[in-house]
Amino acid sequence: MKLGFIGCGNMAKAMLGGILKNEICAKEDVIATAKSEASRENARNTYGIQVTADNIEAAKSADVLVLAVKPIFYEEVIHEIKDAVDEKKIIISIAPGKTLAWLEEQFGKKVKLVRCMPNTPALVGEGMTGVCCNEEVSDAEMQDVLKILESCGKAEMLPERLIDVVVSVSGSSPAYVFMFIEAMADAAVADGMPRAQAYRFAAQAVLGSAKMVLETGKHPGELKDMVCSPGGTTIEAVRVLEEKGMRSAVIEAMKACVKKGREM
Ligand SMILES: NC(=O)C1=CN([C@@H]2O[C@H](COP(=O)(O)OP(=O)(O)OC[C@H]3O[C@@H](n4cnc5c(N)ncnc54)[C@H](O)[C@@H]3O)[C@@H](O)[C@H]2O)C=CC1
Ligand SMILES: O=C(O)[C@@H]1CCC=N1
Repeated sequence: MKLGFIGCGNMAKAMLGGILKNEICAKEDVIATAKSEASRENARNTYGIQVTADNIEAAKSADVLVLAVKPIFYEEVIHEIKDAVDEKKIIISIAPGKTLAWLEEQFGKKVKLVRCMPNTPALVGEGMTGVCCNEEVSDAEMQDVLKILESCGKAEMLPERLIDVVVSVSGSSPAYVFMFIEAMADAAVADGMPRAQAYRFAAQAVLGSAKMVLETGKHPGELKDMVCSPGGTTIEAVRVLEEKGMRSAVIEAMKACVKKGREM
């Protein structure tokens, strides 16, 4: 299978890490396009893949093509490559807001389309991707696509109406988690811990907590209660987080995220 990326920025590189490490494709069978010579040089040297400035060349040579440019460039890129895309190629969209119906309309013909929402933890093999596809994609082809996405972490098929929710709960959420880690580290620094050590402690606590949710199957509230000793330190912190509206801030932020995705 020949895999192509139109655009080689943050998300393409995060996905490439998992795909090449797990030998889903040989590096010689991956082609990526980038606008600047510096980006092409970087992708060539880091991954050993083929690089080009020519989107049409990449579209022609790839069996599976990931559109890894920002949503505002989707229309321009699709119009540029659509004549190079035949009924056998699989197009993977990773942009928020670009529905299967919109993508079909841009191509102006029957094309195999997969719409998914990955996230940057793909870079370390811990990505989470929500996926759906149009009727042109067969079950066997979808299995091949899932193999690509699962090389970057986990992937789940879901109805298209939930992709906007995936944008918020896993596509964008690494940013909120990084903010949380940064804030915890800032507090630890304020109380005297060296900064590098503070990031290690905060990040490992988040990693371990996430693993507990996934591996114990216990309700997050029960896991929280297990940390809160009566009259202890944690419940004091929980009291202040509730007072400052932490849950409400997260919920409102995520609702704004979903709304923005639906408008794109
Ligand atoms: N960064 C993230 O955490 C996530 C991003 N996405 C989606 O992935 C897509 C890519 O996002 P990022 O990698 O973050 O953006 P980015 O800006 O890091 O990378 C996009 C790359 O495309 C290149 N590009 C722009 N126009 C081009 C053209 N006409 N032909 C070829 N290359 C072109 C840019 O020079 C840039 O290197 C977006 O649609 C974004 O919404 C989805 C999930 C998570
Ligand atoms: O911020 C964005 O628009 C993209 C989509 C999900 C993560 N980054």
